[in-house]
Amino acid sequence: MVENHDDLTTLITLENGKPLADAKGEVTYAANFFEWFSEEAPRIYGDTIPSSVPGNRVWTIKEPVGVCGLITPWNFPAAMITRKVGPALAVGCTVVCKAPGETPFTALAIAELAHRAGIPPGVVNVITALDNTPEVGSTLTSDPVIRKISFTGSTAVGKLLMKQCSGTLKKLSLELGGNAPFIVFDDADVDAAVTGAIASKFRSSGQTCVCANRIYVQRGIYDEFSQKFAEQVKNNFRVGNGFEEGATHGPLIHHRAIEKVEQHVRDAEKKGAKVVVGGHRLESLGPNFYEPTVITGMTPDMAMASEETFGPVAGLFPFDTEEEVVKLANATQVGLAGYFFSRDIHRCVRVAEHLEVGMVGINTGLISDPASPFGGVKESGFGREGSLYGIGEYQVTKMVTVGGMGKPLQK
Ligand SMILES: NC(=O)c1ccc[n+]([C@@H]2O[C@H](COP(=O)([O-])OP(=O)(O)OC[C@H]3O[C@@H](n4cnc5c(N)ncnc54)[C@H](O)[C@@H]3O)[C@@H](O)[C@H]2O)c1
Ligand SMILES: O=CCCC(=O)O
Repeated sequence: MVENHDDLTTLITLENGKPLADAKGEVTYAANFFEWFSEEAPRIYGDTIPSSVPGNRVWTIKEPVGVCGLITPWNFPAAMITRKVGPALAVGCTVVCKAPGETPFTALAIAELAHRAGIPPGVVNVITALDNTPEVGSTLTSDPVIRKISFTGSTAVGKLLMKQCSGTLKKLSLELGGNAPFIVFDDADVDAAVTGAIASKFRSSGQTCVCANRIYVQRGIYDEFSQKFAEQVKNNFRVGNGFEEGATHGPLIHHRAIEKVEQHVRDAEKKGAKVVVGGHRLESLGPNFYEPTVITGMTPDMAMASEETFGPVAGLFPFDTEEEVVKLANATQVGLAGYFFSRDIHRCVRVAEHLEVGMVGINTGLISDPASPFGGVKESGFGREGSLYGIGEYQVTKMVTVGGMGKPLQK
């Protein structure tokens, strides 16, 4: 992947639309999962366990779970795949990847590079599907040869796959949708919070599962934060073809994505919020381009408060107290990432402990790293990817007991 960095970058921009600089960053991020898990592989240990039965000796072996079905989304056409293939290969599994219908070519390129790198035929397999996706999903989840499904995508599809897996009781990892709260307390460094919120909200045009979805700003700094945030979005972004020099943001993935964004913006406006930047399609660029948008005066009854927008729209909600905002942040069925900015160490510890999410970013809007455990709680799913924990998702623990070993030698 490193040797073919430029080609993979081009493919990602071609089929996903993200600007070249982002695609380049994704290839590095994706390749790093292979590096990380190749380094974890020699550290796969079992345990020796003191038995409660005299004369027995007990140990465990970590074995590969078996053939893995891996289903991934289009928003990171390379990284979502390598985050699963890396640990699966590291422990000794073979994989069948169901490539995203929208971005199949990056997946095929990674499979080709796997073969060129010497991975034997049949170990890394890719299926492409578009119209017949449910049939492919149903085969992967019901075939008894497949022992594990790892899925990244929407909560609705995750629930369906879990149901389908029950017939053959497969091991499961589900990395599902988020609705990340991003909280700015009035003791925060406002400029740093603006930078962090922009990085989190507008990464990949808002199309990541860990993007800030609800930005809560404490009333004392609400006007200052809103004004600085809006200014940066208005002046620093250039939407365009991902191959164009200077383009900071590309199109959304398809018409359903842009319709959802529009629906959230119109709903907020209708309920009294104010669009201060953007708020419209950029039809002159193509059917799927939308202006980076900032909305102030958001309230909890608006759709964006409870649904993942997955697009370039930042809704700013005012709040008064820490207790109130933690309650608002947790008032959702999902719990993937949560962020906050504060300079009070006591508050940092307290709020991190109270947010019902799998990942917390304090004074940063970017938390993704192959070394850190990635995953959610509640209806954002279960299992962890990356880090030392990611490898266990592809293993089963076998216990071995040896009887009749006698007593220890008398001293
Ligand atoms: N938690 C995470 O790590 C993470 C990462 C990226 C995206 N996501 C979530 O993914 C969603 C966006 O992606 P999407 O809209 O493409 O999700 P999606 O669930 O529609 O699709 C994800 C993948 O599942 C496949 N799929 C869809 N229906 C299927 C079926 N019946 N059987 C088998 N496979 C099926 C798709 O073809 C695609 O490959 C968002 O909710 C986002 O938050 C989560
Ligand atoms: O969209 C979800 C995954 C993005 C990431 O790894 O940061």
